[in-house]
Amino acid sequence: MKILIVGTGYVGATTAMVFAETGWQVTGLDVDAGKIERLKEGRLHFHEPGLEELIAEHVRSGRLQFTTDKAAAIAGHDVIFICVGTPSGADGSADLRYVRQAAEDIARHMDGYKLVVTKSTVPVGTQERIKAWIAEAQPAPLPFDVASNPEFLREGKAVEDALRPDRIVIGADGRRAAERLKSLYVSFACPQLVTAPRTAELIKYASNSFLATKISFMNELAKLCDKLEVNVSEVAEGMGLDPRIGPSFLQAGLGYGGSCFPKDVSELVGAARKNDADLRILEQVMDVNRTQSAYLLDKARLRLGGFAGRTVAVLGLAFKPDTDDIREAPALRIIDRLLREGADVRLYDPVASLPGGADYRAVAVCEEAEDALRDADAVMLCTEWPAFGRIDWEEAKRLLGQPNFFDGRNMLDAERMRRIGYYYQGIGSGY
Ligand SMILES: NC(=O)c1ccc[n+]([C@@H]2O[C@H](COP(=O)([O-])OP(=O)(O)OC[C@H]3O[C@@H](n4cnc5c(N)ncnc54)[C@H](O)[C@@H]3O)[C@@H](O)[C@H]2O)c1
Ligand SMILES: O=c1ccn([C@@H]2O[C@H](COP(=O)(O)OP(=O)(O)O[C@H]3O[C@H](CO)[C@@H](O)[C@H](O)[C@H]3O)[C@@H](O)[C@H]2O)c(=O)[nH]1
Repeated sequence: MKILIVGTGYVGATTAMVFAETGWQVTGLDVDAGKIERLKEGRLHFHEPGLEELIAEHVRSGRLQFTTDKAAAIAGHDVIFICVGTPSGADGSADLRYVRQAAEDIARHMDGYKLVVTKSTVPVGTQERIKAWIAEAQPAPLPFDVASNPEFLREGKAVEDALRPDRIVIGADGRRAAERLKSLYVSFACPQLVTAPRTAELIKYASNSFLATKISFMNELAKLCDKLEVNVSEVAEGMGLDPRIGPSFLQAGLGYGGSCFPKDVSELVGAARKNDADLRILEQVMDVNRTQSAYLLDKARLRLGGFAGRTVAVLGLAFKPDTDDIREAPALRIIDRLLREGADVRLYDPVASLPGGADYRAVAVCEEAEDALRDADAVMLCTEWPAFGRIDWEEAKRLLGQPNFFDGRNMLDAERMRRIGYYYQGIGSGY
């Protein structure tokens, strides 16, 4: 079987690598000629540790190819993975226009049986809609199946997550699709769940929403910790020792960002409302997340007596470490607010850049963390890049105008920072 990947963003590029790595002949197709040109040279258009090397290796060996030629690509492949974006529309629900476009492209150019597999995160019922879109757009009826195979990789850990997943979920409405899809994953040792497409689609949203719930729970608890003078990180450590709770996703901070949690929680809440079902818990999860960055800003504003005329060093822009992705990054909210309240913002991130345009022209983007710290009245740490943990903070204190530190990721040791002379506040770091 030859595999076509439609859409070569985070998920598409990683999926292409995974199938090439497991021995399949793979082609990546994208409408963005710039991305395809880079990929053809084995270069990646985003930052993802370890991925570029593997892609380059498979491009060199000829196992992995890239193209913008839809007609030839679709006609020449048996299995087609849809990996296009499903961003939030104006009403917060998933915008399926790219999925529909991909389905109609497939319909127009197919030359025989195709197994179409959706890896994009799509609402319950989308598999049936894709079937209808393909059937309607076909010039002449040709056989096909549509299956759902949600992706669970995390940015920054995409290679590890995709090559060694915890589980593979296959949503198929017939044996032909299920067996073919399973045969692509024979070399994977993890549990594989074969279920109905609607179930597979919901597993993806429920998983992300549950993880987001853990985060918002800890963020609410962190505020109580501040009042009770208890360190939330230690509480999380103690909670996480219970295997029923588990240690992951208990880190309080500036809230969840990225291209997945915010849009997926919002879609699920919308789906519940449309179906007259209550998902009030998730509405609260969203609400807590929306206001989380304001919590740290309030602490800093109080300490500085307002931001007007103050210099604030913002460390970290990406929504999490090991990525250059700034979609829904809490740092952006913080910077917006600081600018609006008249602060001079000095920003450092090891890989991520601000969006172009006029909005952020006033921000001084620094080449080194130390440049951002120089003469600052406060530091706001927004992304827990490991490099920030390696800074000699005792030494760095000399660079600052005032040693005020607001740690939005509870990354540094609160007690030590206070001992070496900082006014240090985290999110639930004790007081
Ligand atoms: N980013 C993640 O970590 C992650 C993880 C799991 C699931 N997902 C889901 O996977 C999907 C893709 O996410 P992403 O972050 O890779 O998106 P992305 O925006 O990085 O990439 C999507 C790509 O699809 C291309 N595209 C759009 N329409 C096309 C068409 N008709 N034909 C060919 N190419 C087309 C775009 O040019 C773009 O390169 C989303 O539904 C997302 O929710 C993302
Ligand atoms: O304890 C935690 C863990 C995470 N986060 C934040 O949550 C967001 C999401 O982090 P993470 O889940 O690691 O990154 P993503 O790449 O967005 O991955 C999520 O979204 C993907 C897209 O759907 C899924 O495939 C993954 O399984 C799911 O973890 C980031 O802003 C993190 O800073 C916290 O605040 N506290």
